[in-house]
Amino acid sequence: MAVYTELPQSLTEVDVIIVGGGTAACIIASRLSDADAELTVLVIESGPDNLNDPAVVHPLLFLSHLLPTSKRTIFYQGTAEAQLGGRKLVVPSGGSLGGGSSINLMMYSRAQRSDWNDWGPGWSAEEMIPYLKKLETYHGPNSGSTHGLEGPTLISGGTYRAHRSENDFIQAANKVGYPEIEDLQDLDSNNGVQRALRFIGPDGKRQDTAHRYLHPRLQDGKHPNLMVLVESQVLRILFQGTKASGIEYQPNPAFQSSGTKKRIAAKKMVIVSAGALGTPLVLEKSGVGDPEVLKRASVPVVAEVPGVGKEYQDHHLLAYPYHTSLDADETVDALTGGRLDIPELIATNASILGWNAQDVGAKIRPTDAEVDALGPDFKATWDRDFKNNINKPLVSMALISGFPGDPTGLPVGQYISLSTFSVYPYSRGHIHINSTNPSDAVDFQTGFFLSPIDVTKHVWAYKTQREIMRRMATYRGELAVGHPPFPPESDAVCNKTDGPLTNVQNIKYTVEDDAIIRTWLIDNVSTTWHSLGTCKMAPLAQSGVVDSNLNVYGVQGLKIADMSIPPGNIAANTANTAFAIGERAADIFIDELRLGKSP
Ligand SMILES: Cc1cc2nc3c(=O)[nH]c(=O)nc-3n(C[C@H](O)[C@H](O)[C@H](O)COP(=O)(O)OP(=O)(O)OC[C@H]3O[C@@H](n4cnc5c(N)ncnc54)[C@H](O)[C@@H]3O)c2cc1C
Repeated sequence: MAVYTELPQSLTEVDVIIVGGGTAACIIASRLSDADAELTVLVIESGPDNLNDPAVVHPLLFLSHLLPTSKRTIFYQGTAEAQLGGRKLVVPSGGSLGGGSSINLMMYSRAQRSDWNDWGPGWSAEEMIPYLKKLETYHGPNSGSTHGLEGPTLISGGTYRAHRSENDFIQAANKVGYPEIEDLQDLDSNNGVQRALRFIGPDGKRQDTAHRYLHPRLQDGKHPNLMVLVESQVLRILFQGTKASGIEYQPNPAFQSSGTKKRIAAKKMVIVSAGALGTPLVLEKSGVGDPEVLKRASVPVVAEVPGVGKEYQDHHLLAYPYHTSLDADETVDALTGGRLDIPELIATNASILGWNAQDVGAKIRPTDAEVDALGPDFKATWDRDFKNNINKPLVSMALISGFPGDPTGLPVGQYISLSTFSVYPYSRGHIHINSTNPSDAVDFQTGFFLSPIDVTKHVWAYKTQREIMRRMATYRGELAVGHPPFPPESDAVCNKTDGPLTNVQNIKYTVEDDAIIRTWLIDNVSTTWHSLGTCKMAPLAQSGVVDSNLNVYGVQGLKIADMSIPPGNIAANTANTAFAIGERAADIFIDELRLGKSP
């Protein structure tokens, strides 16, 4: 079936409607349409189609999706946050077919065993491993264990690596106490670094769920039951009493000249999969949420579910740039600086196109001495939540081959950066509607750093990453604009060097230096694009929104399946978990619709 921008007038009802055509949604739609040729499935996506778009297909072009002009990204605008000095953060999220999987940075990282074991019945690590295997064909090391060998998503190193900095970083991390681990994504390994694998096939193409699941079925002539409507915003779910009966939508004015609101009925099920920032907004506009929020937006209550939009989480990101002795073909600075001919790269199918510029990933924990040095409050938290749970890292890192942002104004050069994010933040934010108008501002607070413990984690992360980088042979000093402004007399002051450091000793930070780091962190923390937890799977009384079969409390025929459901955070970039949610959710729905098993 084709991808529509406007549905045929004759189509007034289907069996299943999926709200949002993102990462999890493309998997669910595909598996449902396989399970029963008679079951009609309609996906409604607010953004455009993505079929064969070079900016999607070629991994190297991922940065284009972060530009404010991107039409494939939704930029959720936050409100001023006092704990961040009044800053208003913007959190980008997937905004086309394939959702986040079509625009993300393609790092392959999986939740830890203990993360899954904290979820509801049916979602433990042992129960999820079949789905983790089902989604992938794994081309990395240690392929026999928890990895799959026959799934649609190809996981490999892609077609390009900057071997010198990769090896250099790994030997430096080893010196600081973090060994190379062959497979850090086996659910059990921890406290080391890994040569990165990615959602990139051995042929260098991005592995988004639209291209790996949905498009092949739309084109094979065997799935007339699968329909996709793009460039159309779902405004609300319709109910007959408390049973979901369809949806109301309108053409997205960003892509189509304004059209009228339309409705389509769902005979069997409505599945909301609009992402952790989109899903709670759809629910609230439909009358499912906290009565106070609904009242403020003049929405009649269908079901009182106070947890909707409530426990927003992300991973707090800081990335630190360094001068290097690397060559131009070992970083992406020539690309971001506009010095590469992209059409020429595409015309020649250059191998660098199959690179995401992140060659090493890490999951790390502090030593006992480092925990003690972070003070009694941090130590009490560590002893309670981490010390005996050796499966849980404190921080994740990725080596970025280039300056991590807009390089305008920087001297032309080759930079390298280390990104750090804390994987189990204690801070929580929220996202709610102010009105039912999709173009009105929303009430969005990230909550980043509301917990001072989350700031302390990043003080440790800052010092640790810097000690690793100072031990790299290609290190040539800190790029000062991306570091705390230490005074000249401080041991920590940023310096540019002519060669590698020798006989490297750890920097000694003063109390004043620590205060400078904390202030700098607060002024610079930003999103890791790992939004989750806004409609969590938990009992209603614990701010839960769905049960373990993904039923929304208080209504019937309404499901949620995306990154809004995780009840707790995960020590990983979040795409793999979104894929696994899609696979698991599809099986739940197939069982419930009595369609037999998906192939
Ligand atoms: C810039 C960026 C970089 C990232 N990098 C990585 C990485 O390197 N590795 C990794 O593992 N993870 C990464 N992630 C995170 C990962 O991609 C996401 O966690 C995951 O894709 C979320 O999947 P989802 O199914 O929950 O939602 P999404 O994939 O975001 O899908 C939601 C879809 O719903 C649509 N939608 C929203 N509202 C409506 C509405 N009202 N009507 C119709 N449609 C609607 C959206 O347009 C979107 O397509 C990154 C994310 C981003 C944004």
